[in-house]
Amino acid sequence: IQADLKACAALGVYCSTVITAVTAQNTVGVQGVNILPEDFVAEQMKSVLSDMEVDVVKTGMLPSVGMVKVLLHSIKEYPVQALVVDPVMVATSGDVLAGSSVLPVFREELLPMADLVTPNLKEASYLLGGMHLESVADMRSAAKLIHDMGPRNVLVKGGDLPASMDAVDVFFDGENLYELGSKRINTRNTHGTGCTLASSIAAELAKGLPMLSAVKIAKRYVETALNYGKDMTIGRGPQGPFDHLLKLNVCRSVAPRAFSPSDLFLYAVTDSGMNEQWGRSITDAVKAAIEGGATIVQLREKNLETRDFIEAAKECVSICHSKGVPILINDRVDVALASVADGVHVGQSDMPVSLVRSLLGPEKIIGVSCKTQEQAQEAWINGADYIGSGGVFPTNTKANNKTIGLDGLKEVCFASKLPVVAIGGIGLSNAHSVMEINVPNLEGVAVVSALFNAECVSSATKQLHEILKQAVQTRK
Ligand SMILES: Cc1ncc(COP(=O)(O)OP(=O)(O)O)c(N)n1
Ligand SMILES: Cc1ncsc1CCOP(=O)(O)O
Ligand SMILES: [Mg+2]
Repeated sequence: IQADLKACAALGVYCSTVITAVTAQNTVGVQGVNILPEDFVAEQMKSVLSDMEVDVVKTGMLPSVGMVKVLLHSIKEYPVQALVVDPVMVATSGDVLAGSSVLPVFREELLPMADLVTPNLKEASYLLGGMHLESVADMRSAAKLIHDMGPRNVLVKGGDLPASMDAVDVFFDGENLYELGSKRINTRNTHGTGCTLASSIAAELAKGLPMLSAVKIAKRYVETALNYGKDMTIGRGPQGPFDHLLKLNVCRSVAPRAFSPSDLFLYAVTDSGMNEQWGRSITDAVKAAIEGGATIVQLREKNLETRDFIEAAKECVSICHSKGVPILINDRVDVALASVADGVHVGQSDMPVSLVRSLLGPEKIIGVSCKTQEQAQEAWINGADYIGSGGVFPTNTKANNKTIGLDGLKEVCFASKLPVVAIGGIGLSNAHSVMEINVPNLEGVAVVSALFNAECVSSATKQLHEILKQAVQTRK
């Protein structure tokens, strides 16, 4: 049930459950099964089906004849678009979860109601009275024989075929047989794969996909999740769980770093053109800026090929993280995801902040450029973490950029609760005047040419750091 819920959540559908039995189980096996009273299962079915417009029902453990009857009665009273039957009879650990007494009602009453049944090799054999299933050819015959029992579609899962063989599943829709192949993933973390696959198929059907497409997408999801979690170590037994919610983890750093407004104190924004002119790589430039005291880094690489950008970003992420400095990517959410950077900075004509947030998740840092009060108010509502405001002074780094001056900067600061970093034409000669506007949420300055158009990045950064420190002290 826990795997079912996670699979549905991961695939973006809402799942409600009816518990037929509570099990004591872990990565070692099933230690106990406590079957709930049938009338209470009926009550749960009614609670869910009478309340929600349920599209698809997927069954798992149905441990008694009475329980199967409860299910059949409920879905006759509250018809659904599809019934997926995962004939959970034998757990992957070998533990029997539904005795032979339920076989007749399965064969004669449940399967004829099913749109899909998804037995593994043991369950298919059990349904077919102990037939030996050792090859793909056997699975093809089994799929046809089970189809004769009445379900509209059959998926015989071949995960338990000998390890030397590819993991082939056989799908039969009553007309055509399909062999659905996949690479065998070498992992102990397979606990719950059967339930997950059936729930994932149900989820895709609920979205309106045709059966074969739903099966293919669900298989791909399970394979991806298995591969993603193949090296996790959870539990002491032979069969560990896998990571259903991989999508949430793909862009997550191992130890996410909480954003602090003081990170904006000295914000180093790279420019490959400038660094190239000085014969520096991006990584050398970033190292030097951090050495000089940069408190946050942004990779603003407008001319790099995507592949090169990702490679450089990955290296810079590891440099920054080793020094505890957050690193953001300018404009490119894809590069931020691929390099596991801490966030993204976007402008008013880039991807909207709310969409960036939904792609990056709640933990990442999102900065947005604002020149006006309205933009500053929106930035907060849309979930940005900070505002970059400028150009405060004229700049050659960004073409056709409107200069807002110190008054424009003040207006933006006053209009938002967010921390603000000033940008545009700021350097050693005028950083002090920026900090002097003395607005509490102005946290620092963001600079490109003042650092990266200098011969020595680390000493330029050190000098700017010193000026900012003094400005803040005078402010106090
Ligand atoms: C910290 C910071 N503030 C503002 C900007 C400018 O972003 P944007 O308006 O999207 O312009 P480009 O940098 O993409 O040319 C920034 N990059 N960083
Ligand atoms: C990216 C950007 N956004 C507003 S001004 C600016 C350029 C800042 O560069 P520099 O610090 O060299 O003036
Ligand atoms: Mg931009």
